[in-house]
Amino acid sequence: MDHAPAFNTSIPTLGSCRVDNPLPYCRYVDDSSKMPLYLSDEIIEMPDGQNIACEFEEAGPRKRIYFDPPKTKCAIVTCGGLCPGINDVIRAIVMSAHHNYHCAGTFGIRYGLQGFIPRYRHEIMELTPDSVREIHEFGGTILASSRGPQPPEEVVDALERMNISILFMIGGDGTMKAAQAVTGEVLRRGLKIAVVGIPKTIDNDINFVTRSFGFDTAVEKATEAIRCAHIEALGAPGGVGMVKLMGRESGFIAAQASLALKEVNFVLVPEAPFELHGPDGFLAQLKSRLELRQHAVVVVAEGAGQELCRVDNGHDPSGNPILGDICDVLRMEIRKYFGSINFPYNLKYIDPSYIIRSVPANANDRTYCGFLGQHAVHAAMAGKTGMVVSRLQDRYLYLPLELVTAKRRKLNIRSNYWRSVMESTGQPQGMFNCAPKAETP
Ligand SMILES: Nc1ncnc2c1ncn2[C@@H]1O[C@H](COP(=O)(O)OP(=O)(O)OP(=O)(O)O)[C@@H](O)[C@H]1O
Ligand SMILES: O=P(O)(O)OC[C@H]1O[C@](O)(CO)[C@@H](O)[C@@H]1O
Ligand SMILES: [Mg+2]
Repeated sequence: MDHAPAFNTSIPTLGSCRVDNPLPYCRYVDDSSKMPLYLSDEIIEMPDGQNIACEFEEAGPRKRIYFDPPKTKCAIVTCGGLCPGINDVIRAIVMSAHHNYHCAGTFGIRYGLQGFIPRYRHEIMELTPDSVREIHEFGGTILASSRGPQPPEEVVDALERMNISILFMIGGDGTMKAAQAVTGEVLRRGLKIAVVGIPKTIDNDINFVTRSFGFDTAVEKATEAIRCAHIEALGAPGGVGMVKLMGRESGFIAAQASLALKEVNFVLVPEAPFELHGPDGFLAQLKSRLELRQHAVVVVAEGAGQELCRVDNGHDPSGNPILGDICDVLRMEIRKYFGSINFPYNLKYIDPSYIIRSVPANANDRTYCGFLGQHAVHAAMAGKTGMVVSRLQDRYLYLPLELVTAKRRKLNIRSNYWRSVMESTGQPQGMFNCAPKAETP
């Protein structure tokens, strides 16, 4: 075991807690209750085989809280792409703030950060137990979302105007950075507003979150497409079933779905650049596979092989790269290569696209989202701020925002997890260029 690295895991607070927690019964968690965890190379990148010991603040209700519930108004905003389970988190926050803490009210900000800015004229939604009762049955977010920057000063102006004490921000890595900016502005003005993030993304690319909510559902949905691709591949001579899955800069969905369905023969992810040509390249290896078994299943994360696309599509309003279509390139190269050697094949292409993320959450994610929402309320009522609720190795924890925003989480292609993926597909290692791609800051 190595010594704990210099991670700052302490959570900022707004001040001392002087109000008794109104929860009727519970096991209160003390602020000093730290969860010692051994972080493996699946959580953070580090040299082979090392584990790192770290201590994190345990999530849960505190005996004394900072905010006086009848004077406390909350707001919820959802930003970035859709993800299964957002409505479950919204519901859990509203129910907990109302039934457990008897807060003065919870308000929904429409269309992401835009909802704070007056010129967009988006209405504020009042969220009550009645209005959120059935929302978990639906995918998406009842508040709707958006991308694109909005000045943190204007966001905090809106919070002041609305007399909000607690802001819950549900979103991905970008949203967590926005939460950091809002926290900074609140601090600069000396306001007593808690900002609590709940990390959301099907890409599973948030630092220090083992599996973000919605990932499990997205993977489950993705396996349906892979299963169909396999059937199609079996149904024709030289059958190739190719499936493109979301995963902009991290290939977790493709990797996990491939592990779930052992029929996948090639999985391509952004973290492992690969060769197309040459004896070890993807094309020659696909041909060998077809010669051996007459069918093949290829799963491609949308962010894989971007260096082969040779296009610059620019960026979306939030600054995320707009990707080239790697499956277009692969299909064209397969056509050229197999055509040149007169090798018959039959390619069926499936792109489930948004279908994997706009569905309602599965049972696993629903339970997870319920806990996240409740723990977010417990944290905020205790005056914690500039933090996120995370589940790390099945423990619910409070982490400082700066830890989760420090870098984007990526598949560690030197981990045992990735080795298992490779064992499962049996694909030759020679097709990968060994050096992992440079980190995106
Ligand atoms: N560095 C940043 N500082 C402040 N705000 C940011 C930053 N990065 C992103 N944001 C804002 O956060 C919101 C959400 O960001 P983004 O569109 O990147 O989605 P996300 O939260 O990363 O979710 P997804 O995982 O779906 O991409 C946007 O309104 C965006 O402008
Ligand atoms: O919703 P948009 O803007 O089309 O973005 C799509 C991107 O969002 C994600 O679903 C993450 O939320 C990525 O997997 C995907 O590349
Ligand atoms: Mg993002």
